[in-house]
Amino acid sequence: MNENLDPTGENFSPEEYEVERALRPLSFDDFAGQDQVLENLQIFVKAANLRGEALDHTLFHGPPGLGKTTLAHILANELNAGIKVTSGPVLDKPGDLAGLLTNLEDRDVLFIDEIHRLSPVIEEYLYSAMEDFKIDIMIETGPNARTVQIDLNQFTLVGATTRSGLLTAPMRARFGISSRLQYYSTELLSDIIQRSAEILKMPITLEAAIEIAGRSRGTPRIANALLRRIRDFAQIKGNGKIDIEISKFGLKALNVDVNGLDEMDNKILVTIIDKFKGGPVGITTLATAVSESAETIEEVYEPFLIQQGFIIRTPRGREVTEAAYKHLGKTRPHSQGGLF
Ligand SMILES: Nc1ncnc2c1ncn2[C@@H]1O[C@H](COP(=O)(O)OP(=O)(O)OP(=O)(O)O)[C@@H](O)[C@H]1O
Ligand SMILES: [Mg+2]
Repeated sequence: MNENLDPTGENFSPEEYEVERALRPLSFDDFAGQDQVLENLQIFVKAANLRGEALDHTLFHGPPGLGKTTLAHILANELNAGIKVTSGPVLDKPGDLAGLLTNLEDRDVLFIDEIHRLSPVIEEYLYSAMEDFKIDIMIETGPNARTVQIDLNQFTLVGATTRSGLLTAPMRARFGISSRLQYYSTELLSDIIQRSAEILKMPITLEAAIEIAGRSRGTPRIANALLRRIRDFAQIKGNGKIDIEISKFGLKALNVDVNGLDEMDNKILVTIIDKFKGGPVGITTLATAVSESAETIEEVYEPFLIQQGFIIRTPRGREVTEAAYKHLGKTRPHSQGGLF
């Protein structure tokens, strides 16, 4: 897959990050979709603001690129509070965490990305901070070493994870608010693309926005990445405007799947069809066959394939649908010796 379209955004160049930042919504009003999640958050934030208290600890989970990090920043903005950002794998010494926590001001947001990757020691340490806003720190060394308890300001821990299944139960239980983000409809993605095009000062037709939206894997990050690439085509090969012709030309040149599926999505479908006769196949067997972890398939890939109607979950495992055969240009073998 073209690395600029990587839904995880991990392969973005520094320039890409700059543009990403410009396109990132800063308030509830700029944020499209996720209506239920947003409606609730708006109420919780309003109530917290009214009482002058910190917002309850909040967990965002769901596939990459759907807006978890964006929402964490929006929460801080809407709370009129500061935000400190870190991530599970980076936080490895309790001392680092203590430093972060003691520097938080009243009602600040501490955003921990990839919160499922915290080490058990750090996680343990976070519990009392989250629950009682207190931590124990070690002072002095040698024979005089002792721990003292210090009070923290009230803060909001916002955690984000693509792998909620890997979160420990005690950790999960400490979040008062937990929201799962969903894939976006083509209509919403087309709104997001039009908003982004406006920020980039790039004229775009509605038809083109819808075409790009339909190939964005239900994911705003991919929609924005595609828009930026098509913008390049429009400026170099087109007339400086994004219309349907240049969009189709660009999407073809970028090798973007008509249904927006990425390489792993297609690999999963092809594998179920070619190696498992269309299924049903158990998740662990499938995972081994495509060399990906079962959790990642379940939490990152499968939800989109199910939502798009390419896969169904049955008690005996995953099965591809007629639509998957059609998408891959394969014909479904007639079941032999069936009952009817
Ligand atoms: N609802 C939205 N409206 C407009 N743009 C959005 C929305 N959600 C996300 N985006 C855009 O998509 C990009 C990716 O979103 P974000 O970084 O918040 O995803 P994420 O869920 O944190 O992904 P990851 O799991 O990879 O960390 C953002 O930079 C933003 O521009
Ligand atoms: Mg993120």
